[in-house]
Amino acid sequence: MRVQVEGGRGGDGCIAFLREAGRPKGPPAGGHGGRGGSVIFVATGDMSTLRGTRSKYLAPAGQHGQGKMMHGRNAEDLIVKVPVGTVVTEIMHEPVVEDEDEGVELIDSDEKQLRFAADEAVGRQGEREDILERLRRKNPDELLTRDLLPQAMPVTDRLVLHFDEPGQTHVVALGGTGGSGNVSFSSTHKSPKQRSLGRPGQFRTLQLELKTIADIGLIGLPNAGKSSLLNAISNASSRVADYPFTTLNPFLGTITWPDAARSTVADIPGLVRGAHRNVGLGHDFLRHVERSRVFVFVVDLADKPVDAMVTLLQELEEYRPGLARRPAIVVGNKADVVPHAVQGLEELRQWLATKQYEKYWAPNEAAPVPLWNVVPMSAKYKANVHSLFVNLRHLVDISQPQLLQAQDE
Ligand SMILES: Nc1nc2c(ncn2[C@@H]2O[C@H](COP(=O)(O)OP(=O)(O)OP(=O)(O)O)[C@@H](O)[C@H]2O)c(=O)[nH]1
Ligand SMILES: [Mg+2]
Repeated sequence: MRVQVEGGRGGDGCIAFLREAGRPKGPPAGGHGGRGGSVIFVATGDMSTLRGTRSKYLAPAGQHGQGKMMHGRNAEDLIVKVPVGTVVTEIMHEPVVEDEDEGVELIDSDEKQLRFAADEAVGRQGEREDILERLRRKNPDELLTRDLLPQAMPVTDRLVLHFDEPGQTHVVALGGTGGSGNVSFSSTHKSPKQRSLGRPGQFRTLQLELKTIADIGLIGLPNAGKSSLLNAISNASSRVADYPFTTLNPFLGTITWPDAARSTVADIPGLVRGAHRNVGLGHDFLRHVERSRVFVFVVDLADKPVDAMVTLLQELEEYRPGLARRPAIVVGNKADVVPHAVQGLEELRQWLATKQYEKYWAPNEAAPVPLWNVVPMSAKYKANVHSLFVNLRHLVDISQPQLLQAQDE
């Protein structure tokens, strides 16, 4: 998603003089403007998508300087939370011409002041003489930002930031510096009518992307055989044991397809009823689920596979409506456990064939209800793995990220 960020303007410097009895004008006493706030991104584990991110963030402006030597207060920074896994890249844009009433204001016009302004305005030496020349030809009263500040953000390096750990922080748009009050100009003048205005904050257009954790996410109740499945189909060796919650963190494996293409597979900890209310390690799991493009539902054929599917779908949908509509395939695991598995497979097939899962989804007129294939297999004995490969590869190929995004909306 595209986001514009802008640092707050610096406060303007002030022109003021001390009022003293018997003197029409005391010494200059205009305070400086405060610094504008910066926009700062911080990574958080509490968010799992970029939904809720606004399209524009403007940090507050610094306070203007005031008389009696009062300097303006610096503005607070604007802290914006982004989910862990966010990658921020800057989109370069054309220089912007500022409004006429902005920029450095010159009231006295001596050469020195011009140089000062030009130096400030131009980072690059080459353009300095040009600008000075233009400044000299102009009536100082008309000097405008346009002349002084070619508003091109100095074309620095394109920003590319990775937010991989919770708490990681980057400034994405600096606040503008505050202007100087006329106290600053008293070395050259007794009663300076000069000040400078606050600088605009940095402005950037950013592209925010959330890295997917994996192409394929394995989703199932505890003990369904997800880790065994990952080990059977990928290069991974995820821990397998005969008790629930063996896997507590997502574990990644890579499938290398016959054409050398690769897909990443995440073994996600088991979901339980109530996960969406954070039962078990609910939200931790669901967050990872959300970052997989394609789902493989893994159910134990010998242990009420239809009930398991209902639980999984309900949990996904209650956590985030539409989530269960991602492209998916159903693995009926433990097919070797006869005779229970045979009956379980029959029930599961029946349930899938009638597309009853649709009622657990958030309604979406636009997206047709796909037919979910079921692949019976045994992860433990690596039986029928080939059939899963064929079905899964097809699913991965048709699930491009753009399509998914459209579907989620
Ligand atoms: N008979 C049989 N047992 C299996 C099969 N696949 C897995 N198991 C067994 O089921 C138990 C759980 O397997 P895991 O792969 O650890 O299951 P999991 O879904 O990763 O479990 P959690 O990480 O606890 O959620 C282990 O004892 C496995 O050996 C299978 O195809 N057939
Ligand atoms: Mg496991």
